[in-house]
Amino acid sequence: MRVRMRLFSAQSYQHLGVQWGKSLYSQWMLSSLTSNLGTVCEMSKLAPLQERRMIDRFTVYAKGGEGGNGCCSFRRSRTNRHGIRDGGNGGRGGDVILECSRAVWDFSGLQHHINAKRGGHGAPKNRIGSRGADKIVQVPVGTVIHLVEGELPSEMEKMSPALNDLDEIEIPDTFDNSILECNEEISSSNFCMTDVVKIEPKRSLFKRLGGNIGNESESSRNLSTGSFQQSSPGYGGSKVQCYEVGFWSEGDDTEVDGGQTEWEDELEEREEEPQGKLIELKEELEETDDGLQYNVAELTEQGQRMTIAQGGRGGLGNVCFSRVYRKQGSRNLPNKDDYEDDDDGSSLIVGAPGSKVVLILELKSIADIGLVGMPNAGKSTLLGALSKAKPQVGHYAFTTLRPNLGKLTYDDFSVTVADIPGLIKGAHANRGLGHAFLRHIERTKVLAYVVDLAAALDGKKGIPPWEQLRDLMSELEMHQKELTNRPSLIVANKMDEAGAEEVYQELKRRVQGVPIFPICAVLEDGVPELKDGLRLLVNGEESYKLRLADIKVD
Ligand SMILES: Nc1nc2c(ncn2[C@@H]2O[C@H](COP(=O)(O)OP(=O)(O)OP(=O)(O)O)[C@@H](O)[C@H]2O)c(=O)[nH]1
Repeated sequence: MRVRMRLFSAQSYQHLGVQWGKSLYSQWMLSSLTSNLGTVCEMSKLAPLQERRMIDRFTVYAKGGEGGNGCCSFRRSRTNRHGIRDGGNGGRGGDVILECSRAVWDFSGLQHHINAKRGGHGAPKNRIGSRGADKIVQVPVGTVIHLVEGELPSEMEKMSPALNDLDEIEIPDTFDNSILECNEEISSSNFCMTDVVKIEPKRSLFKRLGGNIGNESESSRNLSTGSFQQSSPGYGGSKVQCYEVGFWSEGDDTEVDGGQTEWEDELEEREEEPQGKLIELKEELEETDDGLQYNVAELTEQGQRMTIAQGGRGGLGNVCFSRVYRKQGSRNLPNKDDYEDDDDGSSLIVGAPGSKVVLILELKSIADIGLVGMPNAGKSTLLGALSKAKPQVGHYAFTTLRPNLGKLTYDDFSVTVADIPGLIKGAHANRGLGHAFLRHIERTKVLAYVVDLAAALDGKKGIPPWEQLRDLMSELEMHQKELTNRPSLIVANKMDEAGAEEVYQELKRRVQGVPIFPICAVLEDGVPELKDGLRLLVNGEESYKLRLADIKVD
């Protein structure tokens, strides 16, 4: 059909004129496109969440946006033939920000290369370039960050960075306060999460101008106390926008007792009292030989944000150079070439590149209670009985491909329960679904070992419950030492099966030290008692711990 239409449209080009033929051809193109689009859309439909493998480890290459270039421009009028510098600063590049969200479960929605937008260029009439748009990427709650390459800007915010929307560098005439630098204590990375980091103005930029302006402190003082005035007088009938750079006024240099200026006093105060409190990371930074830094930061609360790559500062517009040339006593006005390249070859007018960083993101689910058991023990069925979660249940092993979370609600509080995919012997060596999911157990407060009472009944080749327990515990211990050293209980499931009662009695005889709750997850028998038992452990009222030595195996 399509082929015939195509032939017809080709003929129409010859006989019926180009215009008509064109429209027919475009119609054919459109119809074939829309029909193909339907197929593509169907193909791209994602499999249900449960059937997808969880992506809980992900490498990210992040790059902050470049700063926009400063502008070199002179506003000349009939009365001022030299002109007034009015080139605005370039805008700052956007940041790459990770945001912790409950709306995402894993890293499957992420891209490996994340780049923020570059800042806009400055423009004449003191117009500053727009700030580059931030790139905000959502990551699941419980994301741990390992640093492979680069440096993190050591800043973690709970609030939206959009609130402090205009950077000081973007205000023409100021470029002192805009360049904030985390002091050495913080950037040494023992601390990572701060509400507001301690800041100090960077003077290197002034040093780069130092040859021209002489005394460094004077230049810093002047620049930081700068104010900005604007007036718009008319000249010769044409209205000329005229900007006066106010921060050079002598009044700003007033000295207070001890030869210090007000500005220096203010700076000292700022250094003494850092505004934000530093939140120490629970896990200490470990540095390995290959340079990979583990557990640099973690995002554990909804809405937490972390800037991983900062945008570069914008270049300076020529309005910022008034003082330099006035101090030199130069009568000749500078042109662009005079200051485009400074000593070290870099240029102040050109926006700085954004920072780059390579990270490995790792997800460690956060749940109060972890359901641990062999495949087919009934963990997902139990999660459904304890909470409103609806995990997939199947009569075959490894139905659960990813940890499922559910909320167990009591009258006065609620706790999170995680159903971890089934573990088998050798899981620590990546057998079955392997150790990929063992790390999700690391953060649980309480462990509930779910055993299948009917696994070895009626000639089935399954493992008796006490051996299930021994295997589970040794796998956890092999993954991480002391992982089993936390409050725990045993859930003896499938009590409805014939012969399960005897196995349960045998289990009680063989395992000591922790309570055993006989349940039938399908019928929800014994589930209320289990809820009460879990509550006692989560609250810390009881703290039974299962030990390998307490399990008797033949
Ligand atoms: N007779 C009986 N069968 C149960 C009970 N609980 C679960 N089952 C069955 O056991 C099978 C496995 O249940 P799941 O909840 O998928 O087990 P799981 O531990 O999550 O399995 P994996 O996803 O492989 O880790 C299903 O066929 C359930 O219907 C129970 O109390 N009694």
